[in-house]
Amino acid sequence: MKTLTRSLVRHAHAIAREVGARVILLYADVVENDQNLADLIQDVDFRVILVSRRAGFQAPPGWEDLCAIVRVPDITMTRAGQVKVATLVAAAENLLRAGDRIVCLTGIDGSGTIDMIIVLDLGVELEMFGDSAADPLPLDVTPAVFERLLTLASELSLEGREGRPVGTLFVVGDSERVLAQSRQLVMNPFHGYPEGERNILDPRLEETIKEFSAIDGSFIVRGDGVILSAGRYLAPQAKLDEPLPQGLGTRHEAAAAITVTSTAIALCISQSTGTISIFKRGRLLTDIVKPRSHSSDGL
Ligand SMILES: Nc1ncnc2c1ncn2[C@@H]1O[C@H](COP(=O)(O)OP(=O)(O)OP(=O)(O)O)[C@@H](O)[C@H]1O
Repeated sequence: MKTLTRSLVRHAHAIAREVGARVILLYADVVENDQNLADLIQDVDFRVILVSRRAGFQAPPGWEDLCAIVRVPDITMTRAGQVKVATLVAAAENLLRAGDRIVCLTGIDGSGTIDMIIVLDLGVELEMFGDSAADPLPLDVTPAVFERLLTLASELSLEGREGRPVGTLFVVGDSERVLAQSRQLVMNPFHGYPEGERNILDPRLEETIKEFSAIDGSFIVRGDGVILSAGRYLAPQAKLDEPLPQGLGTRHEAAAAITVTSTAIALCISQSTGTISIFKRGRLLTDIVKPRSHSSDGL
């Protein structure tokens, strides 16, 4: 195994102990094989969250007790994006909570080299953890639904539709209140279908959702994943306490505002930049910047 990787891992352990970290987040896909991964976990000798894009990924045999697994969308992201998404998913699954300090080890997929250590204080870097009394997700939204939306949003941001960038909005949770503050821009394409046929957790629906992302307006998703509507115009009666960062227009404004007057979470994909912005309680929790090209893996 590469010297740099070994050295960073050893130091990560020391740093984690010194700064009182609760867990080390390790990007497993960077490491080439199970044996190398097992060696690394042995070196880390700490509670580990293994992060992987691979379906069915498991901890190396013998290390299952020390490791939790977090699956992240199988798409190229910047390193910062990788860390943000992994942290969000881990929080949604209650593996992390407000106030936690975590040490993240990451690098370029398949390179065999871990080349970056990041220490994160949840609550300082990620607004999601800003209010320690609150759950990261609305109570009616299941972690699986949130993860699926993150994956769909990430794929739409990276791939667009037929070569063209796509912008859209997903609002999940507290759906009755969200519906009451919105109206159809076009006929609801999901109207009349049985609930079992319009759940975002069903992989067969992926193409349909991507197709309808071209429709103006937003998707309204119930916390259990059932899509209630697409093509919905949000008209929340709320003002934001803080102005949004510059450059964010009416789509982002509506996304943020609907989370003031409901407990929903909004995921907004910008057509102009591809950035995914996630809003809760009227605030930008985090944004995930689109990598510059499919092959790049910038910071
Ligand atoms: N209140 C709203 N509810 C649902 N969709 C909206 C709302 N306001 C705007 N949109 C959608 O957002 C699209 C883009 O609007 P605008 O450029 O002002 O937003 P933006 O926040 O700058 O987003 P982008 O970064 O994607 O351009 C509109 O064409 C419309 O489809």
